Amino acid sequence: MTKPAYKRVLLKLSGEALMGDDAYGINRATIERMVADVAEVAALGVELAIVIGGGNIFRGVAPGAQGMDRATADYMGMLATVMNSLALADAMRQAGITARVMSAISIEQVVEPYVRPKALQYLEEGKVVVFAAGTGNPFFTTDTAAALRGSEIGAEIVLKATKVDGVYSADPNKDRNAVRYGTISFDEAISKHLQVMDATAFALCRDQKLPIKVFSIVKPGALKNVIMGDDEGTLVHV
Ligand SMILES: Nc1ncnc2c1ncn2[C@@H]1O[C@H](COP(=O)(O)OP(=O)(O)OP(=O)(O)O)[C@@H](O)[C@H]1O
Ligand SMILES: O=c1ccn([C@@H]2O[C@H](COP(=O)(O)O)[C@@H](O)[C@H]2O)c(=O)[nH]1
Repeated sequence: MTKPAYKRVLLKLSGEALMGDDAYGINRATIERMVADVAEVAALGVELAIVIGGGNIFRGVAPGAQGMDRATADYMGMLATVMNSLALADAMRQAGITARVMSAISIEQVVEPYVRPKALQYLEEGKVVVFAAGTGNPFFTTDTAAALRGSEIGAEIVLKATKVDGVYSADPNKDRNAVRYGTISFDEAISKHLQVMDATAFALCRDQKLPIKVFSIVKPGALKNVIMGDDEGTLVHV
């Protein structure tokens, strides 16, 4: 059997995709499908760390946060990612995967704090680590948290699993003439202001020479294809 293309990866799961067809929150069938995808690649022996977004519950820049102090709204967003992380870890437990949630914000009665050596130990033990609460700082996003934690744990690649199947010349949900890239450099993605990830995340990955693969979380088998090194999504490279 062919071997996975990567030993250790940072998987960024879309918070928004967790809603499925619901208006907000966590759709049960959707989270179970995501976990089934994760289980498939964990069974290949790939060391998996996960960052999950919070857009299905709260975004600091969303209309609902209008009029709020930005930092306060952002802390609410980070807490939303803790809820998603707990739900994800629980769904993984039910699927027979051992997972550990580590939070960038101190809420020790709920989840253990992020401690890098401990996270590395969990990964070496074959546990899936879920990094909650983003970077722990307002004015950032979970994409940047994925770039940061991916760099810290020595991941070979950041896998951004989202609602679109790659990086396009424009937002494909707004521009029907948008064209998908097979590969694109960080410099081009940043200079063209492609909004699929924020510029901070792109810049950090570029500086750390950490490639990103953007692909669809909705397409069945896409995560496994990416892990096996098959042609899937868009590779963002140095
Ligand atoms: N050039 C582009 N190529 C692809 N998608 C783009 C582009 N510009 C904007 N987008 C939008 O970016 C979205 C993905 O990024 P976004 O951060 O909003 O979602 P997410 O990471 O999946 O959600 P969350 O932040 O909740 O985890 C896509 O759904 C798409 O509509
Ligand atoms: O490091 C971080 C990460 C996230 N936030 C806030 O949380 C929400 C949800 O995260 P998404 O990446 O948008 O899914 C985000 O809008 C921020 O408000 C943060 O402040 N710092």
